[in-house]
Amino acid sequence: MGSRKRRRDQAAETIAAGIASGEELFGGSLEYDHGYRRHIEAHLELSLVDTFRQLPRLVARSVRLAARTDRNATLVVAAAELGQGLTGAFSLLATNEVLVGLFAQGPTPDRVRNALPALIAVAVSGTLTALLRALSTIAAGRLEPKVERAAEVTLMTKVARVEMEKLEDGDFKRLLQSASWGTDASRQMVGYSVGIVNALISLAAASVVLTVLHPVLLPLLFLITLPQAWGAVRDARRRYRSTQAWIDHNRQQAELAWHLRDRESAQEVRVHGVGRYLLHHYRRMAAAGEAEAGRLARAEAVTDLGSSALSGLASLLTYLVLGWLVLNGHTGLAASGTAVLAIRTGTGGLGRLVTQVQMTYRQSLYLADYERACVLADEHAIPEGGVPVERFPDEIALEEVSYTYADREKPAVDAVSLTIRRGQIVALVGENGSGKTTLAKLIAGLYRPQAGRILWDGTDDGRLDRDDLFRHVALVSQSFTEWPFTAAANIAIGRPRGPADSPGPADLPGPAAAPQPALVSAAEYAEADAVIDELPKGWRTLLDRSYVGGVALSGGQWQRMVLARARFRDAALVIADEPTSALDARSEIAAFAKIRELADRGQTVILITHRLASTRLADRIFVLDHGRLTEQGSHPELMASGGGYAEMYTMQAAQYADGKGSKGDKDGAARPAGADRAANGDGRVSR
Ligand SMILES: Nc1ncnc2c1ncn2[C@@H]1O[C@H](COP(=O)(O)OP(=O)(O)OP(=O)(O)O)[C@@H](O)[C@H]1O
Repeated sequence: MGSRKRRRDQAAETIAAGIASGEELFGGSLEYDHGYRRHIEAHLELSLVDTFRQLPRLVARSVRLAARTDRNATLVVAAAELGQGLTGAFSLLATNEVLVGLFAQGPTPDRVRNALPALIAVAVSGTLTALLRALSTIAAGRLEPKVERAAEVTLMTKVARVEMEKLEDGDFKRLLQSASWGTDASRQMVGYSVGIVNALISLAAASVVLTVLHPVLLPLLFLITLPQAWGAVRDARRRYRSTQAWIDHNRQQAELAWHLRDRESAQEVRVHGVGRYLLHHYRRMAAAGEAEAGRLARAEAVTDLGSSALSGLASLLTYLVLGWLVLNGHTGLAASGTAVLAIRTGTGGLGRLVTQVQMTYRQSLYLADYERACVLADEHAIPEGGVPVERFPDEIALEEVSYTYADREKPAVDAVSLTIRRGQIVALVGENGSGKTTLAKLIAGLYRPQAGRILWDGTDDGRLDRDDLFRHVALVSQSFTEWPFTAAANIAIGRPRGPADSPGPADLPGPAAAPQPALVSAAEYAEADAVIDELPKGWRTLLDRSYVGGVALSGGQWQRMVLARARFRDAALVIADEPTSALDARSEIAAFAKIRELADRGQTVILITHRLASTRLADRIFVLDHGRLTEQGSHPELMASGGGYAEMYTMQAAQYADGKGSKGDKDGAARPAGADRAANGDGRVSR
């Protein structure tokens, strides 16, 4: 007794120490803000009675889903499962005949001969059951991935067309995450439902046989099974609760393990001695997890003992009743043997049923989220069709355009009116958070104005065919995508081609093969060719270090790739949002010269930058402050007016001229290259 208490205290101490480690490092739990958490408690709420109440609804939902995807395969599964129930029941009844024959009066050879036809029937039904099971496995195996793929493709197709505004809505984001579990749930539900139907049918077969043998045996079947089902539900709940309670702890532990191995933290792990410190906490946390696993195992053992004892008592009672029935001539010896077999079949079926229904219920909640996400995605889809945009407009005019993000009170863009003419370089400047990126996204058609209008040659862009509108836009965004593809694909994706004209292997540039001229010239334009030349497999190098043979590019090298991507897109409107923030001084100057070139070719450029020296090349500069347009004009006009722009510009120029500029300053408040030109006042670069 004393040693048990000591063990318990020790475990409690270990657990407390592990949790304290988590508190010290992470300040508490480490909970993902993720949609899957929506239903983690769901199956805990489901009692044994609720479980059976949910049954018809759940099975019906899966059947509908499966039938929609592959009607034939669904029919085959249903028929095969039903067939197995029938052959199972038939097999039990034939077994009864075998036993009757064997237990009959007369010489043994005669009794065996009499039992032979029934024995053959048992063998035939056994074979049939096996064949039907194989058939069901094949059809369900075909059905499940199909159902999942259909659900996945439907969701992805819809989500790819959802308006950005909706996509950024926190609730929708969580719903989507949960919905993505729903696609997997759709497959699992089919599997579970097959299991449920199978369990139900074998239970029904056993019940029918028992009722035929003697009606009193039927309730006894349930008496044996219920404690087992209760034990299974209790164990599953306890394990689930423990998993949920420890999930954050395990995540903290995984974080530590990750940082101990990670390249990014390797320097501090070594030089600052962080490795020893983290390992100490890792050990404490791991020990706490092990103590919990031990507690769980002990609790499960107790439950199993209890449910087995109850079930054993019920079995004893059943066999006593069977014996009494035989002794009093209510049933034959053979029938009681069959009853034993039927009870074994039935108890297995009921046990399986309880766990399968619980799992199906939880999956069905994710499936409901999936269905809801599909409906919402449709409701907020970018409309198809509209006025075609055959040519880029001569003028884009914004009239009192406003936009407020869902979780913000103040507008990011506040009643902005401005005009952009074809072929102009337009610079958007302003402090961090002044609304430049949001305004550019509004012009690109990614957001819809909540007030005001954007007119493309007089037509409200809400009436335009949005796909057409997008076709005229190329983005060099701050948050560009580093596609985990080859260098060639990373540029070519600027103008993705449809399945009909997608590049074959011959089109794709290899290290030896000559790449598509358009790709090469886009790379040359952005000076990405020098980056690609140095890659181990040239154009075919995978740009993702997480994979074998993959390579990591620096921030500046990526920016060149992205510039090349936009050039390859060859769109009439180029939106360049901080396109040079990671470039070195020389490349930055070259990049701005290239942007100027774009305008010379007739392309319209919207340039967002903090480097005011580069805005001097803009035809028109728009200054934003807290979402409002505060100044506009050319560089000389704005300098002459002596407003906020002139002040910012002079500050940057002076900082560099004084030699106080921090070289490589990430925020770009004062950039050597741009400021050089500013300070010299003649565009020359002093280095
Ligand atoms: N997706 C978003 N959800 C909510 N608020 C946002 C979102 N994007 C931007 N904001 C907010 O809107 C305001 C304008 O942001 P925006 O990115 O347009 O400014 P910016 O001038 O481009 O800033 P920076 O110079 O830092 O890139 C800021 O207050 C920002 O915090």
